[in-house]
Amino acid sequence: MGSRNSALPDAPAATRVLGHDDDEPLLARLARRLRKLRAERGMTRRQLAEQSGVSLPHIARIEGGEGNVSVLLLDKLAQALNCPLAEVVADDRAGDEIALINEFLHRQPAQRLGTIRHWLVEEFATAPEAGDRRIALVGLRGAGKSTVSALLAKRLDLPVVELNREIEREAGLKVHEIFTLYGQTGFRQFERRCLERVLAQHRSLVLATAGGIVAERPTYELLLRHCTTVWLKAAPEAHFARVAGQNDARIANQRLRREALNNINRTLTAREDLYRMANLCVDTTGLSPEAVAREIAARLTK
Ligand SMILES: Nc1ncnc2c1ncn2[C@@H]1O[C@H](COP(=O)(O)OP(=O)(O)O)[C@@H](O)[C@H]1O
Ligand SMILES: O=C(O)C1=C[C@@H](OP(=O)(O)O)[C@@H](O)[C@H](O)C1
Ligand SMILES: [Mg+2]
Repeated sequence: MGSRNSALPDAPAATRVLGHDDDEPLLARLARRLRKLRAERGMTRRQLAEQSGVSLPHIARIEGGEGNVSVLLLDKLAQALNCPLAEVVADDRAGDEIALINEFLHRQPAQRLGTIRHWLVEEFATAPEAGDRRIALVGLRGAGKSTVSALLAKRLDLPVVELNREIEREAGLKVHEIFTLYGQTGFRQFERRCLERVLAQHRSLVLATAGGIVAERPTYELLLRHCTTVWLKAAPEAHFARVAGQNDARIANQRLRREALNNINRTLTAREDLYRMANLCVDTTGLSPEAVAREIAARLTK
């Protein structure tokens, strides 16, 4: 195990990554939200109790920050307030505007949302400076991110960065050691921090991301905003065969192999819509890594 040269990222960054707001404990937030939603509707506690079927003392406890309610009870309150359950515990510090924008977006057809996101980024995100060229490869383990990024970087005469190596350097640990010691959560915090640093350091590069980067919304949003992203797509069997070819100890016997293939199937299915958000998709089936790099370079100049 390597020596640690850095502590875990600071709490605020960590909680941002997790989408949690540790500044305000959940029950206190629930209390504040409930009081606000009720007041906005001009409802008394008694009225809310009558409409929801939740007892008055119980509502008083919740609004006092002491009621650790069940999900079903929360749903009763949300129904009486005529708002989505998630709103009752929402982090509303961004204010009412974001709630209305959310509402508007929810009303749009799903297939239009990608276009809306692109418009928003183009209109409001800081425009890339002239000459900036950040290309990031995404995809599941075995997609070819590491192999192809090196070939593509050579082809385009750009530096190549492997995010997993940056994370290892920052943590002073190997990826699997970070998972063992800090869990998925800790790894994702390092990942976020390293991505921020890499983006700040490189205006042009080819970046091999870590396979799960798409699962962490704030991190993936950052990546999509700053890079031309390329999804290296492959069938689950191809992912499996390639990872197996790397002699991974985790698939050393028949049972582990079956589990690994199931895991690949499950993860790929769950992440497919996220990988699809990348700017380009290259189906790597039947293509050599060199051919994949050539294809990406050709598509980037189109
Ligand atoms: N298009 C491809 N066709 C066949 N094998 C590939 C292809 N891309 C990568 N490989 C091989 O698959 C393995 C995993 O590739 P790697 O670049 O490490 O993937 P990732 O970084 O996405 O996990 C390596 O042994 C690599 O040589
Ligand atoms: O898919 C994932 O969740 C992960 C993929 C790995 O990266 P590679 O895809 O580069 O192997 C590594 O970051 C970590 O084990 C988590
Ligand atoms: Mg890799």
